[in-house]
Amino acid sequence: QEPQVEEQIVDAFQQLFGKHAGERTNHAKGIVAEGEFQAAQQAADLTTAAHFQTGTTVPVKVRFSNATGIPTLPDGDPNANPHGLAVKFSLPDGAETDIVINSLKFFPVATGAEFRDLLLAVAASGPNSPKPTKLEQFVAAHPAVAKAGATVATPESFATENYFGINAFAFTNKAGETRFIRYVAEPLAGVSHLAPADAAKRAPDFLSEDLAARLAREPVRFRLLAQVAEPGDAITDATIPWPEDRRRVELGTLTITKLAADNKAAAKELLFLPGNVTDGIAPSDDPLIAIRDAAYAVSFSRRSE
Ligand code: HEM
Repeated sequence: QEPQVEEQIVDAFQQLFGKHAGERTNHAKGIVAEGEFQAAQQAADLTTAAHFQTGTTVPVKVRFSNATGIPTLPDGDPNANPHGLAVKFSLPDGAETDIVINSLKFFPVATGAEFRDLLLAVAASGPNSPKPTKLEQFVAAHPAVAKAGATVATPESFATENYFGINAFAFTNKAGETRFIRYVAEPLAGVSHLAPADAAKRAPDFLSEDLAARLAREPVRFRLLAQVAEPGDAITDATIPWPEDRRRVELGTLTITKLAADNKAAAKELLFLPGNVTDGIAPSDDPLIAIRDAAYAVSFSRRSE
């Protein structure tokens, strides 16, 4: 029997990056921190979700990360892009809800099967592979791969990066009106990236060291926004960005105050799932949300063995 696509994806990550006991099969290197989220006034116009109601402040756990399943990848390596931001909100009723976003503005592929095929093409394309390589063929057939890749660069700091939700979610408000949104997190410190030559010279852990140093001085803040779709915008294809001028509604402010005390233990027990939503929010029919949930669960069960 054929393994499920999510198993094939996690197998492909392990083929590409090796097996590292106890580590995530993607976004393996990261740092966990804590703080709170304060809802903005306008958020409740879009959704009844508990953490987005006016006057509400809830505790959060966040994890910043590098791409790839290599836990020792230097932070300035180009393969560490996209960087990730995962947020777990603790809701007043004791439940939790997550957002899992990254620095790509849109995704290279639209489905789980395509993502698996992209990973397999990378794995099959070494410096001595016959030309055109499998990867070159895949990239030629999927123009979003190169375009999406061109949207990322190494940030100066985890605190000076924009993070994009990419996948659409349905927000429903008190009046029963539903709109599709994509999350964006904007750093209050401003966006700042490094030139590739500068990134290559930085210390291997410069991003986590920078975060620790910043938090020792002051909190790190992000404005969480919802980019609101208009009729005709792509809801089920994460390779298509929405126009820049779409309305952005402020959902609130993420204030990160300190690193998690036992960072290794915190990273191990945390499982962030894009589909872990709460009342007032629902996944759209973007197929990436379901395949991500499934693949993250497979990855979690392997790293928990
Ligand atoms: C087919 C699409 C995707 C697949 C198969 C995939 C797969 C994975 C896997 C297996 C993990 C490790 C999970 C764990 O062990 O807990 C992971 C982590 C992560 N992914 Fe994805 N991913 C996909 C798309 C995306 C997208 C679109 C984003 C952002 C918009 C994203 C952001 C992240 C982040 C931030 C993490 C780290 C979460 C953490 O800190 O625990 N991924 N991904």
